[in-house]
Amino acid sequence: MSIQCSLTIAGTDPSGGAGIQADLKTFQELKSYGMSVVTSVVAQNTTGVNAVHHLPAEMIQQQLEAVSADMPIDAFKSGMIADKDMMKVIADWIPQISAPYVMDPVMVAQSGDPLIEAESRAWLREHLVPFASVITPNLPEAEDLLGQQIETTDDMKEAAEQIVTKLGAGAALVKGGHRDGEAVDYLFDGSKIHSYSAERIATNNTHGTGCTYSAAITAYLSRGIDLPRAVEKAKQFVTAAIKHSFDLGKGSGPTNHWAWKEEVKQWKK
Ligand SMILES: Nc1ncnc2c1ncn2[C@@H]1O[C@H](COP(=O)(O)OP(=O)(O)O)[C@@H](O)[C@H]1O
Ligand SMILES: Cc1ncc(COP(=O)(O)O)c(N)n1
Repeated sequence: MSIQCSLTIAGTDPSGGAGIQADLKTFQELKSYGMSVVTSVVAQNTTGVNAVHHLPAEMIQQQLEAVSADMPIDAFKSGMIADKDMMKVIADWIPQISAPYVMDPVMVAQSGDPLIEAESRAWLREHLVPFASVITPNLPEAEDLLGQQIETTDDMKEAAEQIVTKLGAGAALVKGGHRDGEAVDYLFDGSKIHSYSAERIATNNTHGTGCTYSAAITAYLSRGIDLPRAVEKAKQFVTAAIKHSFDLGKGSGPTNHWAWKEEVKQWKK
């Protein structure tokens, strides 16, 4: 039996809805063997971030080396990378790995708490973004990357194109979770725009949606599925996870990583 492996490089969420925890749950659901490198330990829950402890860059480097010296990596993703020193060790490590790289340019938690140092954003844009096979910004992140406002769906498509042509990412998926109306996302894959749309679900339980979506894309890519199809399947996965999300915690609740199985059962009935 051949096994595909996915790696996440990200921060933690002890409440289990976002970060490394969301990524590993998603990899497991989508039958990709899950591995993780921790960047920062984050004391957070559904209501917000209480404290953050950044691991030394040297320790992140050691984890990257330990996993890649021994294990196959068929696709990898990054989430929270808080500072320039961490970004540098990741940028030095990436060229040894010949696997698709999904970058979720995490900047703030759903609660509004910042997860990356403001002064490190330019470094991320200039030195890490060009390594990404695909980058998955939400609207505020895409605005930050390009330094321009994004309001209409035409602006979103243009932003996806510009992130590829100006910033050098292989592909860009601009997500519309932060707009009213349909939940529509646009992928520019270097040659054309693909759109992915789902009805907006009336819920506040969206803690970890971005992490879950990018982890699902990573898992599908690890299995050799091409990017437009991987995004299509990941969109179905995250929509089901939001639709069947949990009223857990006192804030923005977590999504349901096993929901897609329930949906598949419904379709088969
Ligand atoms: N209420 C919702 N109903 C349906 N889909 C949603 C909803 N909120 C977000 N999404 C979708 O979830 C995915 C994550 O998007 P987004 O919330 O923009 O990312 P992030 O978590 O990085 O801020 C996207 O596919 C987006 O369209
Ligand atoms: C460690 C970590 N990484 C990322 C997020 C963003 O999560 P969301 O998908 O809710 O924006 C988070 N809250 N914590």
